[in-house]
Amino acid sequence: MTVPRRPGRHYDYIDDGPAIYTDSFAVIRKEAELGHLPADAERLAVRMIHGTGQVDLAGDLVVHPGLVSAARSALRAGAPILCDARMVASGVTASRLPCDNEVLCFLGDGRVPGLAAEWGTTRSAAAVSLWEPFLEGAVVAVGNAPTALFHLLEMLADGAPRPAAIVGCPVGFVGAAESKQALTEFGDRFGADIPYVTARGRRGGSAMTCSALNALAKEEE
Ligand SMILES: C/C1=C2N=C(/C=C3N=C(/C(C)=C4\N[C@@](C)([C@@H]5N=C1[C@](C)(CCC(=O)O)[C@H]5CC(=O)O)[C@@](C)(CC(=O)O)[C@@H]4CCC(=O)O)[C@@](C)(CC(=O)O)[C@@H]\3CCC(=O)O)C(C)(C)[C@@H]/2CCC(=O)O
Repeated sequence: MTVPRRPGRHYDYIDDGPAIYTDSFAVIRKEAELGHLPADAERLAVRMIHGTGQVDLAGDLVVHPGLVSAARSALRAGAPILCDARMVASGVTASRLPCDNEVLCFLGDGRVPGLAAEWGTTRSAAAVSLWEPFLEGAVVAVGNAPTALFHLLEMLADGAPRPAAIVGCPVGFVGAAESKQALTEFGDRFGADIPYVTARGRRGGSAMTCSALNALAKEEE
């Protein structure tokens, strides 16, 4: 087996992992305007900005006042995390989870292609249907597919068990902004007050969603 070769130092950069995080969080706190968010959501917002590199994301964040406490209590009680994409599930840092919580994604389940074809929808949306037995009290995370968030809201409107908290940050140009708007209006429209965090507009994505989950999983940075 070849021995890895450590290259010469030709550039001046920080390569101490914890120091990189500390410095980044300090920059974000200096530059971001977070005053409109619930006080207990400050670390959540900092981490979401950190995961995307976009300080102005702060202005698009919408955090339900009960989100942080609801998600943390659920995770401490052992709730599973249900993810729309494997990228989201893979980004959850296991060592931050308080109860060795299950992190589940059903996109690869054998039933999904058939359901999607039968219903004429995306695989992402069909996979969300398989969440139903796990939904009660779960923390759910949609970080990629707008259709997954719409499908979840439709299931909840039809009386599916309620999750403890929703991280709803799908990304893109078709349906992303609309699905997140629907999330913010769900409580008023269907009389169900489910805590959520979202980012208005097109921005979202797996990385942003993992950052949110990792912030909710552990209080300390
Ligand atoms: C329309 C879709 C969009 N995908 C986006 C961005 C990214 N998707 C990646 C990957 C690898 C995956 N996307 C799928 C979820 C796939 N993407 C879709 C769908 C066609 C429909 C979703 C929807 O509109 O709601 C969806 C397939 C489906 O039938 O559900 C994925 C399952 C496709 C596949 O590989 O089979 C796959 C997820 C894999 C996983 O489990 O993790 C990207 C990495 C693509 C890339 O850049 O190469 C990227 C990741 C973005 C992220 O941060 O998560 C959009 C932008 C969300 C787009 C929907 C909106 C739009 O186009 O306007």
